[in-house]
Amino acid sequence: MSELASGFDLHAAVGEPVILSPGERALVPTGFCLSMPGELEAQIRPRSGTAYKNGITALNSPGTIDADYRGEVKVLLINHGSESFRIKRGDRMAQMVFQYVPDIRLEEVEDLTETARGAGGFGHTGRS
Ligand SMILES: O=c1ccn([C@H]2C[C@H](O)[C@@H](COP(=O)(O)OP(=O)(O)OP(=O)(O)O)O2)c(=O)[nH]1
Ligand SMILES: [Mg+2]
Repeated sequence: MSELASGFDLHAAVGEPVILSPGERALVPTGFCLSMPGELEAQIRPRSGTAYKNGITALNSPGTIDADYRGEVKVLLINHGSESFRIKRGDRMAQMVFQYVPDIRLEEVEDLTETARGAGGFGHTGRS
């Protein structure tokens, strides 16, 4: 809704309102399909306002819209809040952000380059 927003708001294209009970999920249609250049993807992300106020988020966040997908874009919402949430036609329920995807070709190798971190992870740094 603002000039420099990175996300395009996604509106629910539902006939009847969708009621999400606490813990429930639903695949909500947006009413559009799209095509884009092959070096792009689109990500479906939650809106922080509805996440904060109502506990509504995208279960598979960030959802991935592949550049070769031609079906309807849908949003997989889940209610992590404690009250039922109602989504009616036209409600903004998530946002879509476009990203460049590098052209990566994976190769199988015998050895990896060495680093100071090595295989350390999952809270490995900062320990004395
Ligand atoms: O939030 C989402 C996620 C995905 N999709 C559509 C577009 C995407 O290109 C396709 C496949 O999504 P994904 O790769 O996440 O699902 P999958 O379970 O791996 O299915 P597939 O085997 O079809 O790739 O479904 C949506 O409309 N909304
Ligand atoms: Mg897939």
